[in-house]
Amino acid sequence: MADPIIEIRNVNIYQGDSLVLQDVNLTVDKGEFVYLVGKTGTGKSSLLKTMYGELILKEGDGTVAGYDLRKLTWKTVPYLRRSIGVVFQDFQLLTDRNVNENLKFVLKATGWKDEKLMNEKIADVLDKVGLKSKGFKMPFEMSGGEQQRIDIARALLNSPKLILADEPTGNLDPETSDEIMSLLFHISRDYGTAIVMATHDYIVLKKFPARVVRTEHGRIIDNATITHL
Ligand SMILES: Nc1ncnc2c1ncn2[C@@H]1O[C@H](COP(=O)(O)OP(=O)(O)OP(=O)(O)O)[C@@H](O)[C@H]1O
Repeated sequence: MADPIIEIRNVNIYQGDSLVLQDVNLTVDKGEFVYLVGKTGTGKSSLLKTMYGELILKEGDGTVAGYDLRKLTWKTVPYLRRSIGVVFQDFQLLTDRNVNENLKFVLKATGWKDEKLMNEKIADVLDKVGLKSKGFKMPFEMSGGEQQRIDIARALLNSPKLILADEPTGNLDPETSDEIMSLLFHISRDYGTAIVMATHDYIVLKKFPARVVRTEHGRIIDNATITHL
């Protein structure tokens, strides 16, 4: 039986006073991989932001990773964020500290205290993204693809059941993009992590097929066929 990690019903999404998406209905099952496509400005990021609690849900109902989006408060948003991983296009690593320190910063911010357990967890996520030996590198010493892997490692720190990725291959060359996609598919398949990924990259969609949801004319079209972006 289907077991949703995201369930959104009759949702209207606003940016300020403007209605960006209306009557959004979307169910994503545990372990599923879903692309979110659509022209620029059609609301992909706004939908993701609603799912990780950056945009407040005012109309409709939604549950993400067991959290009721209508009942989120400034106190509960951090708990939602801990149970999902978020990956961005521009990596968002702290530039003044090395990889290990970047990852430890997140662990401490999410309540971890034991030094040994933190170091083990950091070694574990770096291993998962294929960068075991890079913990002492500074972000500026790493390629774009490596920095994106670190961003994914960071998203994995709290063993999320869901990763929300906003154009994670947007800044990468085609070959590095393929490597990142292989990594995301591997994470989804081997750890049962559901992934919702916004993208403009038609080539990625063709090479790594999965369910496609499109934002268009203020609505979403589920199970869209990929004829255009
Ligand atoms: N912080 C904001 N304040 C006001 N309006 C915003 C804000 N962020 C986005 N918007 C508007 O909301 C609409 C949807 O933007 P959104 O970023 O969700 O689209 P998108 O599909 O993710 O675009 P892109 O592919 O360019 O990232 C756009 O009209 C945009 O101008």
